[in-house]
Amino acid sequence: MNPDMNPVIVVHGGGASKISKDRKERVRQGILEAAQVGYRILTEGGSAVDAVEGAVTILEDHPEFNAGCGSVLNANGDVEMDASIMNGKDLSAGAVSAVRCIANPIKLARLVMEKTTHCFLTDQGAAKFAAAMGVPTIPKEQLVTERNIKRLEKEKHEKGAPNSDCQKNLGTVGAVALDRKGNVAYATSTGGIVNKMVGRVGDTPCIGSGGYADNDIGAISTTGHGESILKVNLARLTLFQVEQGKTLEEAADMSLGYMKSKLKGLGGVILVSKAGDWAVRWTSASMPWAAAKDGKLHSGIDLEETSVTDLP
Ligand SMILES: NC(=O)C[C@H](N)C(=O)O
Repeated sequence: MNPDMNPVIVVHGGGASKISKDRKERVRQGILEAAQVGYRILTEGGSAVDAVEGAVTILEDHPEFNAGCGSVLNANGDVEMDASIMNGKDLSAGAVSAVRCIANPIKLARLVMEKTTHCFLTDQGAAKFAAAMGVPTIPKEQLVTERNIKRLEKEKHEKGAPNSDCQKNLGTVGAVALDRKGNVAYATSTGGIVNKMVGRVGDTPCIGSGGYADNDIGAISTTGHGESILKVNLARLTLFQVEQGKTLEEAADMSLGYMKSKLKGLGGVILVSKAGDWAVRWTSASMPWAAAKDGKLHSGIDLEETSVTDLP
């Protein structure tokens, strides 16, 4: 245990196509708030798990992101959400899939991690567990935004079938963190892809695809075309490259490049190493992200822009 680690948090708001100018400001505000909330948890002595859960909760509650309120709609016009979380200290992990009518799937995933002997609950079983844990249900309408009703209509009109292009399926959210004690964690949460089949589960709740955390290596959260991410186990594949001695950037470029060349799958990753280095990489057109370390807040949306400001 190293009591002197400088805490780090990195958050993402999903691999995406180019984001319109007016949405950009709302997205930027959400991503910066999430990073700052997560960083505050860390600087006040909170754990990496607390920080990633806190940051992802902010993004689930923000209607611009495809997670919690703001989730994309499935082919029936319903919200079915996936989420997972992992503690790099002991590899404990929790995940939920196809959950409905709760505000914060990431909190339910954490309860699975901490209150059950399992690591993954789905659909009705997850709902039953949520009720047993006192997680309140909310009306479906609270998760559905006007924008997502229009997106589903457009998608059905254009294709008539679920679309697998991650450029359109923006907005999944995730966070990775390193706390003062040297523990790493990740959290990822999503509504999935628009017009998906009922019961479709993506990469986000699958440990090793939607993310991974191991104190001996680091932590990663992924976004992008879920079926491609699942097929290459993007999160674990990337951390494996880090274990082999690659830098975070090299590892990310290698695994994202592999996914693109094998499957034409696009996506993005955020990483923190056990030493406190961090990286953000993506092959989609854009990926909103922010990172906080040493009192500085770094952020960006498109490849060509990165800004750095002092944290308050
Ligand atoms: N935008 C995303 O990251 C979507 C998510 N990976 C999924 O396929 O469910």
